[in-house]
Amino acid sequence: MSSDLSLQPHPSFSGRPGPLLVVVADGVGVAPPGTSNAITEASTPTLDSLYATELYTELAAHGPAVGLPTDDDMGNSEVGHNALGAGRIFAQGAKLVNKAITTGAIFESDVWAEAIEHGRNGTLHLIGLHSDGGVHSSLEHLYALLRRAADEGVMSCAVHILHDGRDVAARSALTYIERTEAVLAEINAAGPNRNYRIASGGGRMTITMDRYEANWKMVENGYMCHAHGEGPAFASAADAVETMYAESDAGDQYLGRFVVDRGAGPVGMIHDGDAVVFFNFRGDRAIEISRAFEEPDFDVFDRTSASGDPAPDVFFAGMLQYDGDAFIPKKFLVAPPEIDRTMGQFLCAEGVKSFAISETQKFGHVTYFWNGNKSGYIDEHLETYIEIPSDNVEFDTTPAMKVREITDETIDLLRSGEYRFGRLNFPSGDMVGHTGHLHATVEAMEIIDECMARLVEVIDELDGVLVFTADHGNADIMFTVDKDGVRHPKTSHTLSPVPFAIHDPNYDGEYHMIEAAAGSDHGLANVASTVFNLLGYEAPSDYNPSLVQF
Ligand SMILES: O=C(O)[C@H](O)COP(=O)(O)O
Ligand SMILES: [Mn+2]
Ligand SMILES: [Mn+2]
Repeated sequence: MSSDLSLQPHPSFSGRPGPLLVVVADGVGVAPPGTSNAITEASTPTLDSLYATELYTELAAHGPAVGLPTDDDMGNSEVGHNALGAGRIFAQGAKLVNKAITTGAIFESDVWAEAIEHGRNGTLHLIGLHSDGGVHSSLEHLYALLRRAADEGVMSCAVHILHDGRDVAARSALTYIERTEAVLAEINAAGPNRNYRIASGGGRMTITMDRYEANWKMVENGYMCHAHGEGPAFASAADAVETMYAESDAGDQYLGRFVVDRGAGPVGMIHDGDAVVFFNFRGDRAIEISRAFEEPDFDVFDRTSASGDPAPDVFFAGMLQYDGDAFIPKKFLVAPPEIDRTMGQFLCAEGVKSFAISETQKFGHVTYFWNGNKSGYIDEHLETYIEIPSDNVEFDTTPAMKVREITDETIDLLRSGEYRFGRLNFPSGDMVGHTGHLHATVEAMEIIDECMARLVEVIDELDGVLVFTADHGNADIMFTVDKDGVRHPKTSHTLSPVPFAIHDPNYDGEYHMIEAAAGSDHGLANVASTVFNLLGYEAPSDYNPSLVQF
């Protein structure tokens, strides 16, 4: 496809005088009303009115519509924002790794060969999110790497597991541990002198998987645990989880770190010369730990152990390259999707000034993910990116998060008259939704609604256009009920469609929404063309079609 980034004016619509703002309400899907739906349980007069007009539809935000392998794959922020910002569907990490494993291409790479070489002479360490959530990682990928390493003669392999409980059931870690222990036992039984074991781990929201530099301490605690064996010792991973379950009612994502030690010291510390493979395919929560392992001059925290051991000098590789701008990590097993010709590139080539804003937890969603997993500005002179610092708290205690501050700042940006296009992410439907606390999520939705009322008012005043949508569901199903009537909090995303509403105060019937009904096959990748049209441009010809017809 051509690399031409020029946009043609729309033949019949030149846009409105004021700015166009896209609001992405993270995790705000559309599901039937009911006591488990935090959105319909909340009082949301502004959203209700946005959803009630003819310029409203619903969009697919999961499965193949966003480049995921199957219809059972829930959407997530990465694939959702990639589709919003790039206007086309790209085969995403999960799918690319599946394919590389099926074809065997992953094992023909030089990086794999080097990892095996280091593993044969020392230990191969595999670190990553330990679940079948399919958002950041896959157990099937882990097992394929383990089996192949054994076939290629690696005798010592240490798995460092991050409990999930956020993309899967809140307390499901033991199921996954049992599955992995069975695979490790099978590998150990199949050849002499093999030592495949789980070595360390902890909850994904306490160690290793921080994102957007919100809390480096998490990464430090994870690094010290995986590399130096620091943390409470248990005879097995299951023992660690069972003990922690008995101590509190925390879900897996919040469990503390552990090290496996059967009496002779940690079973899988990381030493000079070892190979470390981070097996997550999604980048946001993989970048910081990659840097800690691969940067020779890493200085965010001191990697020396409590007993004075320096950082091990290892061969490090990621499942994918997580940041295509900063080239993190340098070595990776599978090439990431090549998300090119993004909406931001077109707008910059056209000289359109724009802004992107959120708080830390979602800042990279509207910048890095939106721009096709590239972390920097496309054009610093035309773009303004604003990050409101997030608090490091459990978000059910602060359901407002920084939604009001994001709104205040957005209003200033809109009123400045500088920008023709802006995008923001409201984090709380998702971040509070992930805690599984219904009442906190209802409150989060009411605050979003209050802020939407303010944004609508400003868009009216400026004769602009507001687009309201989401990247995937989450707050729309907060618990499930089993056959015995017992409620189980649902901390993960949903398969629900997402809302897509246009608020255009100057609307005079110049266009209409295509198939303004639920169940259409339109998805998030149709939003970019729509935005181009509403700005007065024709959409690039290879983009998924616009949702409005003139
Ligand atoms: O990383 C996370 O917090 C969850 O796995 C997915 O949530 P997100 O896709 O909304 O970021
Ligand atoms: Mn999201
Ligand atoms: Mn989420």
